[in-house]
Parts: sequence; structure tokens; C-alpha cells
Amino acid sequence: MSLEPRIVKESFNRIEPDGEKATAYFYGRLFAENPRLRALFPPAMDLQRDRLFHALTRIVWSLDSPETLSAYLGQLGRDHRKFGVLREHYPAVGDALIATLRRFAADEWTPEAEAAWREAYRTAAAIMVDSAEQDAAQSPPWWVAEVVEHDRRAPDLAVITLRTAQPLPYRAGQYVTVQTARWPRVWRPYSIANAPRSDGLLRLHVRAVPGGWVSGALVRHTRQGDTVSLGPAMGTMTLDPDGDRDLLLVAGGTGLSPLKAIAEQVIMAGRRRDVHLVVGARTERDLYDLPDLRLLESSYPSLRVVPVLSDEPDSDGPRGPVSDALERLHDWDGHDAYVSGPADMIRRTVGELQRLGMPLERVHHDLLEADKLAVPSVPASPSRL
Ligand SMILES: NC(=O)C1=CN([C@@H]2O[C@H](COP(=O)(O)OP(=O)(O)OC[C@H]3O[C@@H](n4cnc5c(N)ncnc54)[C@H](O)[C@@H]3O)[C@@H](O)[C@H]2O)C=CC1
Repeated sequence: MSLEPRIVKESFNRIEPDGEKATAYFYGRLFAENPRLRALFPPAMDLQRDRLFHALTRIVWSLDSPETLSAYLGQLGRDHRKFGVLREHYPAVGDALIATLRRFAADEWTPEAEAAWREAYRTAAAIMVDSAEQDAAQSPPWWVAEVVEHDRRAPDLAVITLRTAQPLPYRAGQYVTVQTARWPRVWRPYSIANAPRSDGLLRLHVRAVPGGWVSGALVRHTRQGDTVSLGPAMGTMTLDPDGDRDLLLVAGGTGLSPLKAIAEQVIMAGRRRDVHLVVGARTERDLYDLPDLRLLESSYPSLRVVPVLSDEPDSDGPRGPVSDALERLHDWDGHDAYVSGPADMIRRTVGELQRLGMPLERVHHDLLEADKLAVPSVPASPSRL
């Protein structure tokens, strides 16, 4: 049977307004019928519910674009290895999903809809399982990493350097998920802040967000010598290896992390490209990495680092939200842009770059799933079915 994206989308549209109730029902049913599966999930399920819905939305809207779907599900399948998910777990998830749709799609639920969903789920699960099994031949399900340096740059911010026991392949601009001993089964995404190095060290920039389990543990309760677990590298906000256009990198807060990796990658590639790294921060004190960035700038004459302060009306340099400063800084015609930071900042910056005439396909961003940006073309971070 072929995929029927239209039928799947129609019934999904019907349940979308009830997304929260539907996902709660889904997990309730899954765990009631398969109590042993509960152990694969984190103790608190709130964020998990959002992730499921986010992943489903992405899958449903990519059904008629096989390449995007396959790339996304392949990544999702590989990432699920770290949760201990196996081929035999998928049918139970599929049954709970169909039962949920049957209940919430109500009058849209027909035998055709059920057949279309079963086929869509079968296809999605097969891609995830195949990708996980292929990955198992060459990579561990997760990587153990030792903290070799913990640099607390502010009460709520740390730059953490990690050494993995086995090499963890990644590209500049990608992120990994991190699990700490303090919160088993809770994984959170952080971008890697350096280009791949011969000694394999990885650096993360972590801000402890209010109520953040993993970020709080990483900033306040992690010391040199501790170990953390890392999931596989993910994300598509990477450099085109053949690209040669000048670059505009726009960072908000710790969103600097992947852009610093990209700037380092450009420098290491040795090809001359002008790079503007525009770093948005609230105050002077929040420019937590400026000395390092200035060092990078002094080693590469084509790199210009421009801090923009949003909450310091008296500062001499560019002021205001980082998106608003771009027009005055330079003519961005012919540039590729990479944008990383809080979701609203990304939205505004992407909108501003479009207004300034930059074609959308030259604006790269990789919204972390927690930010829940309603842009269907945006790649998401790890989610679990
Ligand atoms: N730590 C990491 O590896 C990564 C973090 N991120 C995301 O970056 C964000 C960093 O947050 P914070 O450091 O607390 O940054 P923040 O909230 O202090 O904001 C820093 C700057 O971003 C700009 N900005 C913020 N909101 C804006 C808006 N609505 N419009 C225009 N500009 C705006 C401003 O210039 C502001 O000074 C988080 O959302 C995080 O998820 C993204 C990628 C990687």
C-alpha cells in the first residue's frame, strides 16, 4: 500500500487542537498496556508529551517529502538507541497511537484513515529501526564523557570541556544531548561550541535556566572529573563544504555556541571568507566569551566580532535587540546567514534578514525543539515516539 499523506493530514488536523489531551491519553494507554515500557521514559513526562506531538507534527507534514522524512526519522531512530528502544517496542507504540487517533479524530476516523495511519506508522518505524540497527554496527548508543574543565563564567553560566572515551563524530554547528548522573533518563540538547579537533575535546556553553534540571546540574553541581553521557550529534545547521560566500553569524546569548564552532571551522578550512559574528547579549557582563572571541578575531583578519547589547542604553557600541542592529552594521547582500539563540530572537532575525532581501534558503537556523517554533521547515532536535 502507498502512503496517503492527504488522509493522514486531514485526521491529524482534527486532533491538533486536542494535542495535549491526546498525548496524555497516548502515554496513559501505552503504559497501562505495556508497564515495562515506562522505564524507558523520564520520571517527569511533561516535556516528553510536547516532544511527541512535535515529532508527530513534523512527520505528518513531511509525509509528501520522502527525503526530509527519511533524514529526520533516520536521525530520530539513531538517537533512540540511547533510550534502549528496540525493534520489538514499536508495535505497542503503533497500537497506542492508532487507539489515540481513533478516539480523538472522532468523525474523521474512517477505515481509510486507519489504513493510511497504519501504513504511515509502519513506514516511519521501519526507517527508524533500520537506521538504529545500521548505526549499531559502528557507534555506541551513547558516549561517556569526562569533564576535563568546568569554567564557571557567571553564577548561572558555565563553559564545560569534555573528553569522550570513544570519538564522537560531528560537524561544526551540530548539537548533542546530555544526561547527568543527577537526573537519569533526562536528556537535554546543547550545541558543541568548537569545530572538531584532533584531540577530540568538546566544549559546551550552558546557562542554568530557572527550574532547568540538566542545565542546573551542569552549571552548579558538576565538577572536573565527573562524567556525563552524550547522545549522537544531530542538527542540520552546518556549513556547506563547497560554500564560499561571506558569512553573517547572529548569536543571542548562549546561542553563540554553534556559531563559534562554525567560525572556527571557516578559519580551519583556510579559505578566505569574510565572517561577521554579531553577538547579542543583555549587558556587558553577559558577554561571557568575549576575550576568547577577540583572540579568535586576532588570529583571523577576515573575522569581525560585533557585540550588541540589548539592556545597556548608555553603551557606546551597537544597542538594542540583535535583530534590529543588523541593517546598520553592513550590507549583507551575497552573504549566507546562520542564526542561533532564543526562539523569538531567531524569528525576528530571520524576518529582518528577509526584509533586507536575503533569500530564505540562505538563512540557516536549527531551532531546539524546546523552543517549539511553528515553522514547518525547521529541523527539530531529538524527540521520542
Ligand atoms: N547553550 C546552547 O548550546 C544553545 C542555546 N541556544 C538557545 O539560546 C538561548 C540563549 O538564551 P540566553 O543566553 O538566556 O539569551 P538571552 O535571553 O540573554 O538573550 C541574549 C540576546 O539575544 C537577543 N534577543 C533575545 N530575545 C530577543 C528577541 N525576542 N528579539 C530579538 N533579539 C532577542 C538580544 O540581543 C539579547 O540580548 C536559549 O533559548 C537556548 O535554548 C541555542 C543554541 C545552542
